Amino acid sequence: MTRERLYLFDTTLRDGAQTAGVDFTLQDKILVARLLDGLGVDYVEGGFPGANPTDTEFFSAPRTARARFTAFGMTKRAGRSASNDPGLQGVLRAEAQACCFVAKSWDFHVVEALGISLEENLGQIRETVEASVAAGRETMIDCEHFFDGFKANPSYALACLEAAIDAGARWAVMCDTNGGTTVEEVAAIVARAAGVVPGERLGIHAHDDMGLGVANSLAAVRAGARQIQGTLNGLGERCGNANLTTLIPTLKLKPEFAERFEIAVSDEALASLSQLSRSFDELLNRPANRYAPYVGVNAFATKAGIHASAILKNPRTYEHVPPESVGNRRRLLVSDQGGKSNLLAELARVGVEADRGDPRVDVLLALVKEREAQGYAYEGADASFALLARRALGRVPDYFSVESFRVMVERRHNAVGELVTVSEAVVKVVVDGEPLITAAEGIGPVNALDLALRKDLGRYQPFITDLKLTDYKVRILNGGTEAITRVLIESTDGKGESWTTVGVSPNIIDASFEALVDSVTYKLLRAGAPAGASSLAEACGA
Ligand SMILES: CC(=O)SCCNC(=O)CCNC(=O)[C@H](O)C(C)(C)COP(=O)(O)OP(=O)(O)OC[C@H]1O[C@@H](n2cnc3c(N)ncnc32)[C@H](O)[C@@H]1OP(=O)(O)O
Ligand SMILES: CC(=O)C(=O)O
Repeated sequence: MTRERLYLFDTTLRDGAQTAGVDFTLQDKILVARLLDGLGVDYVEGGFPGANPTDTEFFSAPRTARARFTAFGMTKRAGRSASNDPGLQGVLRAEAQACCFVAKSWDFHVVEALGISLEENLGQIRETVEASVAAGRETMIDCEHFFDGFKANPSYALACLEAAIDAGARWAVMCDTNGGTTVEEVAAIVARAAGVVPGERLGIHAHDDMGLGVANSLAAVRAGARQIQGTLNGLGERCGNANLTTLIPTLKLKPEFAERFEIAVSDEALASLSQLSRSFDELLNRPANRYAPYVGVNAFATKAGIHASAILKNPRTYEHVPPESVGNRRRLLVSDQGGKSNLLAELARVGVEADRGDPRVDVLLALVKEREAQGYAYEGADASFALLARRALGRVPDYFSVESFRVMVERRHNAVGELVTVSEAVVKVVVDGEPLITAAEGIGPVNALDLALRKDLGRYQPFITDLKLTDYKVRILNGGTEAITRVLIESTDGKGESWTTVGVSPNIIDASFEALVDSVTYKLLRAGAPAGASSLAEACGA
């Protein structure tokens, strides 16, 4: 059966740029356009040439090899001809294959915001499309507030779509600009629009103000629209636009859509989607949404023991699509909600061999549950979990032991009379029976402790020189005077390997120190550092 073509229009660099807190540089835009081109979207809307210097410069050279590079603008201004409207001419001068113009389609907006007659607005749409087509651009009109407009004055909203198509536009796009339209309304209104304009010329541009951006886009496709506008990770004005990182896997993997429609995203590109989504968040300098459908770190994670046991027998029992298809991975988490199946799966993942019948596995499971009840969270601290497991199975050498530590925080005047807060730490460790005392100053007490601990570990020093702490998170559990502090520390070896450790205590310094010691111990283990003298002596039965 031949499938119908469905077109993806990405507006990350235009509507996504209208997200509060997002500010793309020219370099960002160039990089994102490349990512989108590689993904296989059909159109990349790069911005509004003429609206700001970055967007204007971005359109000074074509920025995509495959996707149609699209300039955004608005229909010509009232009271001017298209040829005499500098804004419109700026858009038409931009180096783009396609142009997308926003037009009013709600009578209320035409009268209130533009202050012109309904007929004049239809004229603006026609004249703008004709000018763009004459300039050789594939042309589309984003009918702003189409659904609200339809509810207020259906024949006028439909007349706007018709005016665009009759004047030569390739696409007339129905926008749910305020994001307040329900799925049922979208389905009914798009079906009406598809009775006036052929569906293969209709697009949908949905916003997520009711959390319905994706659902409304799918409803529009079911009702006849053949272009979907959306953004990477659902960026966009207010609550965002329809999320392409959710829509693309749905269109490719769900039989209802995959059997009827074809999109230009290949299976290989789909398998890079999780990575692409996370790289994009990296570029935005914000944490990736762990709970994002398909691409979030938790999208295929399960804590529940009953689920884990079934997944190990057959992943389809609890997975709606294979995680690998979108470049994600399955995670069976160890926690107080899990059973032996979770534990054995996680042990295998962190490279610890264990037998289901080994009684030490039961002891370890009970220990994990007991420590989770105290506040530890091993699902997010794989290195501390690996150490706990290896210790329970008798497989962690005693590299060093900590005799004591002391931290001092002092506010004082420095040599030039400025008031400064100074943190100093002293750590006493024993390596091969030899005590080693180190002191360090840091920008805070935990930093001072970290520096002191890693300053001199005797013969283990060469194994930890490349260790760096990259993140430090504190969570106060149960609040008040009974508060317990959980600290998570992320470390790296600078070679791309990173690991997370956890510490728990009523005292934040104690909790931090526990996580720091685990981090150093884990590094020694990973680096294959030889066991200490006491461990060797014990191993030899001394
Ligand atoms: C729903 C959407 O997301 S549409 C996209 C919205 N995105 C943006 O607005 C981002 C980029 N915009 C800008 O940088 C600026 O608004 C510019 C450069 C486009 C225009 O700036 P200015 O000339 O200073 O105008 P300003 O922003 O104050 O007002 C917009 C003007 O466009 C008019 N206008 C709005 N929509 C349209 C339209 N579809 N067709 C014609 N004119 C329109 C308004 O009536 C207003 O005109 P007025 O100044 O005569 O009242
Ligand atoms: C055009 C557009 O971004 C909107 O109507 O939401």
